[in-house]
Amino acid sequence: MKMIEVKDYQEMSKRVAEYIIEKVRTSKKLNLGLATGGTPVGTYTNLIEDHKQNYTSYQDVTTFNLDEYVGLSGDDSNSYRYYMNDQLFDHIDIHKSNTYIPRGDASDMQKECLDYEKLLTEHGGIDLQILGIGSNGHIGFNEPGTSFDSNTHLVELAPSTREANARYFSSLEEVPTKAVTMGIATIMKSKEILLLISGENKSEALSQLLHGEVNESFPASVLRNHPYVTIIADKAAIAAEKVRN
Ligand SMILES: N[C@@H]1[C@@H](O)[C@H](O)[C@@H](COP(=O)(O)O)O[C@@H]1O
Repeated sequence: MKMIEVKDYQEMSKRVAEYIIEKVRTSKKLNLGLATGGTPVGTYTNLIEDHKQNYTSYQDVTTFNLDEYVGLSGDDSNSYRYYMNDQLFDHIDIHKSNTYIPRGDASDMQKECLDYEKLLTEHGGIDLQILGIGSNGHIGFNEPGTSFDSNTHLVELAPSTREANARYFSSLEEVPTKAVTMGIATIMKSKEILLLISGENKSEALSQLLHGEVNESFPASVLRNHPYVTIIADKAAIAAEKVRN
């Protein structure tokens, strides 16, 4: 794993966006894996700005999101489909039909998981996956204890994850208890991974990722087994990490 240190959230967002833009511009066809949460919002804002100013085109890009809440339709403002349309897709020239997110309101969720995994394989897998990290080490919605062999599957969200995401809902009770997520094995099949870590509240996770053991109790640790991972971390996440060690 390579780590790039940046000053702050703004610099992280700019650097990640520049990296994505370069890939979009130089690839004939790109399968881009995308994440939600607060961390990549600044990156998406930078992509939109660049699209407006420099006309970077996303017509040959296909995107695959990591996860979705079970029970929410794409029209629900708390769904990740809504988030992606709002934060990125509605503002660039990507074909909406080339943006894939697991459906949280499918009538047969087991089938939805199998179909999503199959879709990824049929498209030849992800070229570049953008990842955030939960403070308990979750990636996508793969909570501690998830098998490293898992494919796209249904999960029960950890109480700490529901609490962390409650800020987007009007109450904790409204946060869904289940989600559908790419599995650890799915994520590990990506050719390249960019992991974004920002803020002091992620420093413990960063520390564990860099110095802890590789095991299923800390899902992100699996990334140490991947040949091409770059962590982009800001000073706040790193400084607190250094104090601890
Ligand atoms: N499912 C998402 C993850 O994909 C995200 O990386 C993580 C961190 O979120 P944030 O960036 O808001 O800290 O938690 C969420 O629950």
